[in-house]
Amino acid sequence: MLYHVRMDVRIPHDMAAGERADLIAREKAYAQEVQRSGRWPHLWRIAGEYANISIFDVASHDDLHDLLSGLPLFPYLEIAVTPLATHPSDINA
Ligand SMILES: O=C(O)CC1=CCC(=O)O1
Repeated sequence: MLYHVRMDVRIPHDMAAGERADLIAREKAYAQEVQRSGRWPHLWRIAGEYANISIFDVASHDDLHDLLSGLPLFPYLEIAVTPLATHPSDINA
């Protein structure tokens, strides 16, 4: 199942620099591990925003929730999920 996910990052401005750096490093490691598994085939920065657009390819809503809630940044993310279905005019479908 494919999902379009927008994540807006809202790290508190008063977080200590070291804590912030550690959080971002752990986020990167987790994100790259999931990408290598094939479940996160697209990760794009939204130009000009501290936000991303991602495509996830996972087995179920529950799998997506588990993946997203495991993100180290999860407490600081505003997340919008759009489940994707096949379009009848898609020549690749
Ligand atoms: O910076 C972001 O967009 C948040 C994020 C998601 C995966 C990652 O490595 O950073």
